[in-house]
Amino acid sequence: MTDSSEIPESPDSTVPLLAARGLAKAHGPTRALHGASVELHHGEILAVTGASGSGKSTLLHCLAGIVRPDEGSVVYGDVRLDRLPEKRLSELRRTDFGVVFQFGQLIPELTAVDNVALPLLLAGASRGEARARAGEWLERFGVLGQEELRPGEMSGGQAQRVSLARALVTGPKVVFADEPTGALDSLAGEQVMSALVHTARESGTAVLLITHDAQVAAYADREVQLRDGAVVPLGVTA
Ligand SMILES: Nc1ncnc2c1ncn2[C@@H]1O[C@H](COP(=O)(O)OP(=O)(O)OP(=O)(O)O)[C@@H](O)[C@H]1O
Repeated sequence: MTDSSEIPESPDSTVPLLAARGLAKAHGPTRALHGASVELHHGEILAVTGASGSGKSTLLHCLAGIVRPDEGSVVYGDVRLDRLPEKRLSELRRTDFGVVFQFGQLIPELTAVDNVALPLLLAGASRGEARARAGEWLERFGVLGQEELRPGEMSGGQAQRVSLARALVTGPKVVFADEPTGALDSLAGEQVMSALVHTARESGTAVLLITHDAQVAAYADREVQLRDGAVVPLGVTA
């Protein structure tokens, strides 16, 4: 497989990996983001917290190039994501970004190993190579002996660890995780977070983590808080 990433392996640590400046985004009459700015650095684990409806998911979608902001910029390395043509944007999302949502969004008809192999197949790997690497990643996430189960046959925590393996298997520079433990009990949530943080640190992957759980946010290097669509300094309550 070729790595078409435009981001250097030995980054200048003073330049953010991903930076959003002055983002605004409305969904019809609702202003989801209103002047939101945030930076994610190479290898950093950043928690984005805030009340329900404060704009966390919309911010993640803009940063991940899933949604284009109405105003402001999203810069990845030196690439303006918000201006990138759709074809290049989807290529870049495939090579450089991984995503995990609250409900893992695994393909229900595929086994765990085939779910994890899928991004590798899309990137041009052979079926044998993709399944072998998927198996290794499932092992790293402690999903042993369950490779041939379908998502409906697993616990929520196991399915979420399969989702993490799928998000990380291609070696992304950034993983976007939107409430990855939101549907799990606290023990399964801790297992998912330890697996994510351990693997991200090992591979130098940056993580943008959305959560409203303080225990989950505590896994991050840094936390920013959203209020009414903008980032507010932590500790400001008025
Ligand atoms: N597709 C959409 N259509 C209409 N309104 C939307 C859409 N997506 C988000 N919104 C609205 O935009 C605002 C911000 O939503 P967003 O999901 O970004 O917030 P959030 O902080 O992630 O919320 P939660 O913690 O509840 O998931 C909310 O008022 C929400 O109802």
